[in-house]
Amino acid sequence: MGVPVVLTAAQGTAVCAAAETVNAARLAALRALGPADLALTGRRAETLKARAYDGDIARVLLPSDADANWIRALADPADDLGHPMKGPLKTRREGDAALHRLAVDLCKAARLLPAALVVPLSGPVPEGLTVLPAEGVAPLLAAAPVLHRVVSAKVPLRAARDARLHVFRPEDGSDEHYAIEIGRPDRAAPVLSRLHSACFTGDLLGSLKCDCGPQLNAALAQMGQEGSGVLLYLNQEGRGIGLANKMRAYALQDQGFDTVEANHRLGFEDDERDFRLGAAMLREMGFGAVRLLTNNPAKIAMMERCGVIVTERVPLKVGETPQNARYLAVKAEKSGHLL
Ligand SMILES: Nc1nc2c(ncn2[C@@H]2O[C@H](COP(=O)(O)OP(=O)(O)OP(=O)(O)O)[C@@H](O)[C@H]2O)c(=O)[nH]1
Ligand SMILES: [Zn+2]
Repeated sequence: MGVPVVLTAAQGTAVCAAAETVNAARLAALRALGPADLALTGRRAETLKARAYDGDIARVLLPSDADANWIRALADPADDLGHPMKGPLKTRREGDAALHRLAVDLCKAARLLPAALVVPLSGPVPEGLTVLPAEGVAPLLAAAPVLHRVVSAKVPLRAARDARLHVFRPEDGSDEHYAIEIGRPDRAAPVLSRLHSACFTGDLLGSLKCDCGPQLNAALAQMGQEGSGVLLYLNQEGRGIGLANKMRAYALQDQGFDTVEANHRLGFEDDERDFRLGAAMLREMGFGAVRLLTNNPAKIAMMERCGVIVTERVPLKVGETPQNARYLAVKAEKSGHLL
């Protein structure tokens, strides 16, 4: 919504607002509280040639004449090529970046651009704003969400008549995730499994830019043929950056950047997904070992780290198109995907 929040910590107190949703009125109200920093990720700072003294975070000093458009242009790479000279940008070196980091993490959790205005407070906390203690919020954002299975029901599928959908709800109010259980898999044996990340464009629209839709259907079909399996449908659209940011990444790909470069220019890591979710769902359903349908070795490593044994990698090579050949090649080159 863009409503600023107050973050409190031992180091101090600050009002923070997402850069993406800042407008002239909000900016004026923030400026009235004191000088502001624009917190960006180290990734975004690299593109803007700004020094990130804190490594993962850069604290850009907001010039006194900077307006909402200037702020949004720093946060959003859409016009980087059209207006390359945004600097020179001065960044803060002294002091502590903990609240800036937390503000950026809140933006990410809201699936906004990872950039936040941060105004340290010396006076009283403005009335009417939500106050969040950093010592409570930071661990909550870093921890694996605690998930509860809320309901299960039969959903016969084209790929498998005997299918059930289980809905998992995180305690922290973030997105729900789903498990589709095919047949009645033996809990004592490794189950044929896929961790599928939501792809609105590929899964629903039949986009040719990725291989997600065919992978989803092929995984369900294989589980249907074998008579058992579990497909985890994780609502981590765009490798965890949300659909709006994924479409920003697509727009950058139209400018010539690849899928990894586009994420970095937006200020994100290549992959912002949390696969601990998948491990937690499998455990809750009673599975300790999987035969994992994937081409992504990072998924296997994450599962093993989360205590789920991967007895076998089952390749899932479907859906290559002329439009996604480059995307798949970049995933193989830069993300270690197996071909
Ligand atoms: N940020 C971003 N996300 C993308 C892009 N193309 C596809 N995605 C997302 O990437 C994810 C693909 O997920 P998966 O198919 O589960 O994973 P994978 O890492 O490719 O590994 P596999 O198991 O081999 O398929 C989905 O969340 C898509 O929305 C892109 O260009 N940029
Ligand atoms: Zn996709």
